[in-house]
Parts: sequence; C-alpha cells; structure tokens
Amino acid sequence: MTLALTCMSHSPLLEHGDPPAEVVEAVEGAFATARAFVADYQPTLVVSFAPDHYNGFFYDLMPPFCIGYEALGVGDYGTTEGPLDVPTELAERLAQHVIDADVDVAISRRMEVDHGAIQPLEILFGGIDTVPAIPVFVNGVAKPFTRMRRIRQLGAAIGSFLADLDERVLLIGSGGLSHDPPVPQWATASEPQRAMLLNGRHPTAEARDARQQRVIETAKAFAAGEAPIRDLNPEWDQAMMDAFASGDLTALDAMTPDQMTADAGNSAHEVRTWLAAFSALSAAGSYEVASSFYRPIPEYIAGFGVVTARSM
Ligand SMILES: O=C(O)CCc1cccc(O)c1O
Ligand SMILES: [Fe+2]
Repeated sequence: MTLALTCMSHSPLLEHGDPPAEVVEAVEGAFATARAFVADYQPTLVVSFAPDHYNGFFYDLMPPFCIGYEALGVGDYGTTEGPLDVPTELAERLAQHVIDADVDVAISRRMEVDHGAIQPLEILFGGIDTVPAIPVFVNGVAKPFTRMRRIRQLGAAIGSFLADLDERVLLIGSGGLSHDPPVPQWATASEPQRAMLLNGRHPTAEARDARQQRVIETAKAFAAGEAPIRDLNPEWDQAMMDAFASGDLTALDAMTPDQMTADAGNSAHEVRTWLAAFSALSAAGSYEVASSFYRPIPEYIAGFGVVTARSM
C-alpha cells in the first residue's frame, strides 16, 4: 500500500495576524497546492502527528508521544471545537503494534488536541471529522525531549503498520519550523504560569483570551523587530527540509535537543512531527517530494513550510 504526506507549519496568527497581502497570497497558494495533492490522493485515513501547547497535555503527566483512541478539539484561537472521527479499534491495533515494536507509546481514550492538530485538518479538509483520523501527539514544547532517533523509530513503527492496511493513508506533520513563540518554559515561568503548565486544562474564557492576546501582541512586536524572542532561522529550516526530502532521516539522529533549541527556538521541537511523518512514509519504501514551500514569516512567528510527498 502506498502512503502520502503533507507536512505544514501551523500558526494561530494565520487568523489573527496581519502580514503583507503578498505573504498571505503566497501561503494560501501553498495551502491550495497541498489541498489539490490531498484531493487527488483521496485519503481514506489520516494519521496526524501534532504537538500540543499546554491545552491537552500538562506537566502533571507529560508523555513524549501519545496515540489517541478518541480525540476532541479544544477550540483555542477560534479553531473548530469538538470530536475528530477517530477509528478507535484501528487506533488500538496501531498502539499495540507500536508497543510490540518496543516503542513505549502512551495512549489516550480522550485526547484533547489544540490548533496544532486542528489547523491542518481545517486547511486540508475544511473540517475536523470529514475523514477518519488517528491523532498522534508528539511533544514539541515541554522539556525533557527524546532524541530524534526515538521519533524516527516511532514513525517507522507507525508506518510499518499503516503500509499493510488496505487504506489510502495521509500522514500529516504539523508545526515548526524554527520559531520561538512565547510558550512558557518551566525553568523561567512565573508561579501563575507554572500553575498553568501543571494544571491548566479547561482555562476560563478570560484566561484563554489573555494567553492568546499575549501571543498575538508578541507576533506584532516580532514583525516590528521588537519582541524578545529568538529569531527565525531560515538556514536551519532549509537544512531540515532538505534532510526530509533526501530520505536519509538517520542523519538527524545526531541532533541534540539543547542544540535544536539554541539554533531554532524553544518550539523548533515541533519539527519532530515532520520527522515522525517522514519516517512513517519511508516505512512504505522510497518516496518523492511533490511540492515544497518555505518562507520565514515573522508575522506568523514561524519559519513557515508546506511540503507534500508520496511513496513511489
Ligand atoms: O498558543 C501558543 O502558546 C503558541 C501559538 C503559536 C504561535 C506561533 C507558532 C506556533 O507553532 C504556535 O503554536
Ligand atoms: Fe505550535
């Protein structure tokens, strides 16, 4: 069975930012190319690798990765709230297959997912339950981080299961690339921020709005060159996209979490979702990139990439 892939950055500033019109046009063009790729492939199943930003996973229990048997969008930044169409029995079989491959994945019978998982479904399908989808959380914001080797092994285990299905599977990777949005870090967080990192599930509307406003204001300041966050790193981003396109994913094993943070920002670890998706794709054999878009977009606080690929 062949597999197909779409990896794309996400950003709530897509709806809440105000970049130059030609930037919006370029990104919309990349999304349209990805939508056409997906429509042509007509997936019967989606496996979505996405991070969370302390909306579904908190420091009371933070797994490196987690397969959802059921999942709900939390509706942050005005994204679609409500259930995904998760094929639970298939997700259970997938989780057992991954554990049998010695990758100790967590599971959730009620995974809560945020814009990181929801935006790609909205952009590619126009809704979050139009195609059966198995969500796979991959931690991209909360230390400690696994080595990239482990993410590659997770993707390979998932891909080896999917490649044997009589389904047209679309793999989605969501996030990155280089970026450093104001997601609190435990080490430097204030007491109220630590309370959110630990127990922030289901915040009040006021608390959620205050947090979202802080991100929106930071994006405006960042675009004006005045925000105290790490700059985007287009060279790092291009090197990552080249590595994914090359098919030699083991080359990324040498990356260390601390160096990734130093080179590309605290949220650059979202690129792990791309690695997991490409590793799953490679489990079905060699692949080729069909389209590739990249642009550093401070207004979105993201080195912004959109890539499609499919098994050969
Ligand atoms: O809500 C948050 O804390 C972060 C929002 C956010 C902003 C820019 C790029 C991202 O990837 C992202 O997730
Ligand atoms: Fe993100």
